[in-house]
Amino acid sequence: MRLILRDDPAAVGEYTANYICKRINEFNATPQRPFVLGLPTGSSPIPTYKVLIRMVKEGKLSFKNVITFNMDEYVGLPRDHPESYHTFMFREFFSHIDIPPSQVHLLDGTAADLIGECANYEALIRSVGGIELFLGGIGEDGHIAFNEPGSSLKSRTRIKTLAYDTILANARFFGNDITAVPRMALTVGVGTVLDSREVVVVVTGQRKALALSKAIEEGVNHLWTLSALQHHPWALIVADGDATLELRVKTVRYFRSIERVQDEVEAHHAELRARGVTAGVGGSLGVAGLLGHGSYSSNEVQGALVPSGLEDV
Ligand SMILES: N[C@@H]1[C@@H](O)[C@H](O)[C@@H](COP(=O)(O)O)O[C@@H]1O
Repeated sequence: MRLILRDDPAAVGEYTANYICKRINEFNATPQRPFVLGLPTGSSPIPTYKVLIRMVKEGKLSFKNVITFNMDEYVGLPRDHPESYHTFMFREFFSHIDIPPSQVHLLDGTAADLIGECANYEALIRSVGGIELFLGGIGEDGHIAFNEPGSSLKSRTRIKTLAYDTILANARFFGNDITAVPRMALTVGVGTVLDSREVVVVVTGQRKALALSKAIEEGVNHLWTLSALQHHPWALIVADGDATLELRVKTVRYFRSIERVQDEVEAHHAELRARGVTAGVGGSLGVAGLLGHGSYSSNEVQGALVPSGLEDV
């Protein structure tokens, strides 16, 4: 797992959007081979959505060949309800980008057969080859999607009863009327998230600080479902300063140092490329593995570029 630290939510959004943009552009998606992106709701991803929208408007990014699957939806809220996740996603994101609406998928919390709806969602994800990158946020209790504490870490898309703390936290979107907040939701499972090839989670604000420390400084625990990411081969958390308040200084320094070394590797890489050094497979990888999948890492030992097979996650 990697932890990227930025000062504030805007900087987290900038980093995360750039990261997603790079992934989508590198993928070279086509109608036959679309990029499959998992998406969250909540206030945490909004800065990321804003930057992605800007990138589309500037012509740096297109969602024409992207298929999306949202993480969750309230049970019982019609799609056009102002607080449904369907409404949220179109208001905050989909209406502002070039994605064809037919490529957008959200669970239907009003389906007559909710169990069937969840099974179909899983089948649909499988039918498009699985999710390439799942972007997520977390709740204060460390839930990812609506996988509340105690969720099976192998769970699939299903109906979930919301924790009382989550109902309280989300009451702000329902005029602070706790009784108006739905008690149940449909959500992708922890297993569904873990099956995606890459997971990126944004964590901002002091309210999330305890959850972040539980998820990355302690063991895997169903009471903090984000901690399941420790089992994912390619997970990235992007957090702001406030979200680090419960982390040990040592943890923060460690992840900062990893990023610093990565920057050095990238600078070295750029220098080698400028000198016309071409990629070749070396023996010892030196500091290889600090760059993203499919990119090249510099081999300090041989002074040559080597394809990065290792990942520092
Ligand atoms: N189901 C959603 C989660 O997917 C989201 O991560 C969480 C945090 O929301 P916020 O980012 O507004 O704190 O809210 C809800 O519980």
